[in-house]
Amino acid sequence: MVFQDARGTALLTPDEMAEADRRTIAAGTPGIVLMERAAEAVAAAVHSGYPQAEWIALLAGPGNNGGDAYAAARLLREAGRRVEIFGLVPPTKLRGDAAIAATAFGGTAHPVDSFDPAAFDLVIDGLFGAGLSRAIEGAAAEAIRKLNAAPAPVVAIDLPSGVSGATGERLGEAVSADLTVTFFRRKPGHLLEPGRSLCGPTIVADIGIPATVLDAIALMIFANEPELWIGALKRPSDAGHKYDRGHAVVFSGSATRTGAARLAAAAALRGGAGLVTVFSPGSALMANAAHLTAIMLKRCDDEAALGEHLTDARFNAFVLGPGFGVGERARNFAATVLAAGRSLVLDADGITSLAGAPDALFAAARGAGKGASPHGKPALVLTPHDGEFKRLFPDIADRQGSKLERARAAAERAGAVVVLKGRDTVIAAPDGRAAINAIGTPWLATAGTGDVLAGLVAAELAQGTPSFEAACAAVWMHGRAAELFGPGLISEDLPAMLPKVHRELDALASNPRA
Ligand SMILES: NC(=O)C1=CN([C@@H]2O[C@H](COP(=O)(O)OP(=O)(O)OC[C@H]3O[C@@H](n4cnc5c(N)ncnc54)[C@H](O)[C@@H]3O)[C@@H](O)[C@H]2O)[C@@H](O)CC1
Ligand SMILES: [K+]
Repeated sequence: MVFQDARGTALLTPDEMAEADRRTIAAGTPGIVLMERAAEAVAAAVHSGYPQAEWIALLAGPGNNGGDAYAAARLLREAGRRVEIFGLVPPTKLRGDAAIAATAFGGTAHPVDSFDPAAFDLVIDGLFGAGLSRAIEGAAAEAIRKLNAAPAPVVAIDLPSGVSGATGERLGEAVSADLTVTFFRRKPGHLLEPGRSLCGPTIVADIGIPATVLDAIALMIFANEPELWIGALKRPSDAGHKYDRGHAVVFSGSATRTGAARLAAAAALRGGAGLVTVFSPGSALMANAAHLTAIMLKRCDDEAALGEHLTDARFNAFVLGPGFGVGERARNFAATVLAAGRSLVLDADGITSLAGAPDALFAAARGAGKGASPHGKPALVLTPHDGEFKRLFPDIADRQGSKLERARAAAERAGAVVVLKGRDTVIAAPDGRAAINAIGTPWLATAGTGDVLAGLVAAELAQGTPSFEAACAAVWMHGRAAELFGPGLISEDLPAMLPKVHRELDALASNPRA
């Protein structure tokens, strides 16, 4: 299900973007009008971001991205800037809207070989955008190398040339931009690394393409923003009871490895689960008891004890992995939880324990997903980083293609929601939907933050949020908590920031952004 507001968070592949353009043009807006608006957006970004840049070079490629550059050059010249165009092909070789824009520019275009960035205050990159179809070589690659080695700031039109809009990968040489101006909607390549870093901040400009063109496109890829999932969250109600908000369980590791489970448990409680219990081996009970207050504690040494606990239907969402230890016990516990129809977040050691033989658990996840529980559909959510992903899906990890495609292939195979972590975390569902994380800070790369994320996913699952939306919301809350804390963050700081994050979500839920 795609919520109405979620269309604003859609990411369009270059093919889908071309379809959106085509439909807009077919509905009566000429392509040259869209190109003029695109150029106006680029010029506006230059005026606000680089008001002092007097002498501006524009690199123009053979397609409509080059056309945007010619149109922007004309507008900037009209605004009093000194502009020079460096064309990959002579203007006479341009076609369609790009040819119209070049004619309207009227000035000369220098061959791209003569481009020397040293002379310019600013360079605008209009070599290639959505139409990039193969690796950049030759004269364009040489111009990009010169540009990347020069100090002049770079504004990229649509995408930094050489970045694939579909995958974020570098195709040959790629421009490293300081600012990117794209149109209508972002593309996956704006959020997936290395494209994301090569873009710099990205402005999304409205060029008059109506959102209704998206009605004809089956939207599957989204930026992970609250509009995507806020309608699916179960917020606590005034008349509610703690038992309405689910009971999350985190499995503790052995006596010297209990901290990770408590971090996950604290996140689950602050995340909004009504109750949280740590299931601990007897040997670690005292270590856990010494550190827990609002979080409850139960002894759970083996499958028999787990089976006994599972007769209490209120335990509905489990976290297995943080500090747990790798081996058969993890595999058996995971299978038991899923067989009992409960939701399971498998992280860290839980994932590593499945390496080499995950199929039985994946089959169990599919079976569990078909049942219904009072708190929503039980589900399996996997939260690997790249190394854990490779252990579980070695063939998919070695495949060519983007992080987005890897996560989607894994989700389909596992019948699970896969959260493939990193700065550009991808959340993928078995039905093909995927979201790419758009927030966070480098300070999140620190010990224990993964445990917090696992606990947050469990908090949402415990409350009955469907698994894809649960994982997306958890990833966003995690990133937002880190942003709000700022530099110096360690994982223990994240749960304490969650009340502010909840407040922001409550404000958004009662007053959606236009
Ligand atoms: N009407 C529209 O469709 C609009 C398009 N816009 C602009 O148009 C761009 C897309 O235009 P195009 O589809 O013409 O695509 P591009 O301008 O990105 O590039 C396509 C051209 O580059 C060539 N090419 C691709 N890869 C190459 C490589 N590695 N080496 C050498 N040549 C290569 C192709 O053969 C084709 O001639 C967008 O990125 C955007 O900037 C905007 O003007 C808004 C409206
Ligand atoms: K470009």
